[in-house]
Parts: sequence; structure tokens; C-alpha cells
Amino acid sequence: MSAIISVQGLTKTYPSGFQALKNVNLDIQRGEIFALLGPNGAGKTTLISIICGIVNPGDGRVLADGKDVVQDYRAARQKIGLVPQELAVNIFEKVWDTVQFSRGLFGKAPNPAYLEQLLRDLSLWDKKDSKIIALSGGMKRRVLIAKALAHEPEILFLDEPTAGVDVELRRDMWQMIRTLREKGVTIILTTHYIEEAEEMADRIGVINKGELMLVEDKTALMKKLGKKQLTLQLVEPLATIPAPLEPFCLALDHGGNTLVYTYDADADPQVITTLLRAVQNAHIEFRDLHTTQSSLEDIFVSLVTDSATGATA
Ligand SMILES: Nc1ncnc2c1ncn2[C@@H]1O[C@H](COP(=O)(O)OP(=O)(O)OP(=O)(O)O)[C@@H](O)[C@H]1O
Repeated sequence: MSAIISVQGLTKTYPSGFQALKNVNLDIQRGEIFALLGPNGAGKTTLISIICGIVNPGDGRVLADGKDVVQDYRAARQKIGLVPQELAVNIFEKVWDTVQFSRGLFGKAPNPAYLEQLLRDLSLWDKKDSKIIALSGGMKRRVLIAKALAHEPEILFLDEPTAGVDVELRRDMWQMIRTLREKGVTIILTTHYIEEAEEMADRIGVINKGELMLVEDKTALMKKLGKKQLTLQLVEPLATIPAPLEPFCLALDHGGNTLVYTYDADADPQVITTLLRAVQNAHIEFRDLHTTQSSLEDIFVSLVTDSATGATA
């Protein structure tokens, strides 16, 4: 895969003197779904806004499909669709008119057949003559997506696409995003719902205080930084952990009624057999056992917290 977006040494200091981005380097691969995660104020919107040519970069360079977003703004911007967080439309306009207008903004020739298919795909076709003010919140979001896609961009940015939408619409949006990717559109989304990134993304970027802390394949990330826990529910409570089990660094919970073993998600599975044998040799009986795996949310929280406290992994 080749990079469709290339961010090189990007730094942004707002006129207030606040440094919102610090030497960000990032390549987005053609055809991927990339999720950018970060706490409030981390710099996600600033980064997206610079790539989309809405905010001026400070130092550094951004290329969209090889076009410099400053020097070759129009060509670069034409490649990109942006679904903003906030509704930024004339609410008295009709759906069809607003979508057609968006296409015209990019100097694209009218293509009613394309726009009809777009509105049909977004379940908006029967609302094409409705004024935006008369639509539900979920439909307004779909209109924002239709506007962003009206000029047939190859790259789609979604800034918090499902903030405040109900579960059903969120699932619909996820399906919509997947369908777009199948059609070859590269998707970059920011989200506070880690579950969304876990569900959708091929790769994850974590940004904190203007610094890109990590960019990794999602599955590899969850394997590398994820933890698993094996919990044994004991028949008889233990007062202390017997000496032969000490090397496993077990925790004794629930008044001595459960033994918990925490291990790396990519650890050798043999380690569990060894532990269970040691438990048996120590004459400890258990009535039940189960394993859990840390979510992307656990990993994200520990990354951001560790960086705040200066801890290293
Ligand atoms: N125009 C501006 N002038 C000065 N500071 C700004 C400006 N826009 C953003 N900032 C600051 O830059 C930092 C990054 O903001 P940004 O909106 O990029 O964060 P974010 O990660 O998108 O946050 P959120 O998740 O809350 O949307 C914040 O501290 C914000 O206050």
C-alpha cells in the first residue's frame, strides 16, 4: 500500500502562543480506515484541519495524494471530503440543493445520477426535497456525510462521526463507513468511543498534548500492549499465596476467594498449563476459572496516563 496522506514534521503554534502540534509525522495508507485517538485538546481537530487546508500549518509539510495542501491547495482539497463535528449548513436549504452546492464548490460538473445514488445509499433519497431544519439529528449527520462525498473525494475525514447518536444509528454509520472503504475511499476518523476504533480501524494513532505517541496496526497493538487475566474461584479461601506460586505474582482478591493471574496477551499459552499444575501441586482447589482480555480502552487509558505521569512502558 502507498501513502495517500503524508504528514512530515508538522508543528502548529496558534497566535496565542499555544503549541497544538509538535513535530507530527504520519503516513495514511491508501484504502485503510485509520482512527486517531486522543483526549480532549490533544490536537486531533487541529491536525485534521491542517490536512484539509482549513488551518495554516506552522512548520512541516502535508501532501494529499502527492499534492501539497498549502502550495497546491485546490488540487489537494479536491481529493478530500470532511465531515465536521458540528452542523455547518444553511438549515433552511433543501437536502438536494445543499448536496449539489457542495459538489459545485469543487468545480465538479453536475452529476445528478451520482448524487441520487449517494442519497439513496445514505437513506436520504426520500428526504431530498426536505429542508434540513425538518430532519432528525441522525438524518442531519447523514446530510453532512452526503455533502462531504458530493465531489467524489478519495479521502474522507470524519471528526467524531457518532458523537451523541443512538446505538442503532452508530451501527448504521459503521456499516456506511465500511461500504465506503470497500469502494476504495480512505477513511480517517477521530473518536472518543474507543469501542468504535476497536470495531472499525485497521490502524490506530494515539495523540496526546500535540504529540503523536504511537501509530500501530490495531490487532498488533492489542496483542503487544494488551493484558490477559486468568481468574480462579477457589473452593476454600486462602490467607496468603503459597510460596511455590510466588513466581507468578498472583493477586488474591475477594477475601482470599479468587486468585488472579495477569499476563501479556502474546505470552506463550504454555504458561497457563504451568500455573495450573503449580496450583494443583499446592493442593488448591478451584470451582471455576475464566479469562478476560484488556480492551483497546484499557490500553489507551494506560498510555495516556503513563505519559501524564512520565512513566515508561
Ligand atoms: N484557534 C485557536 N487558538 C488557540 N488555541 C487553539 C485554537 N484552536 C485550538 N486550540 C487549542 O489547541 C489544542 C488542541 O485543540 P484541538 O481542537 O485540536 O483538540 P482535539 O484533540 O480535537 O480536542 P477535542 O477532542 O476536545 O475535540 C487545545 O488546547 C485548544 O484549546
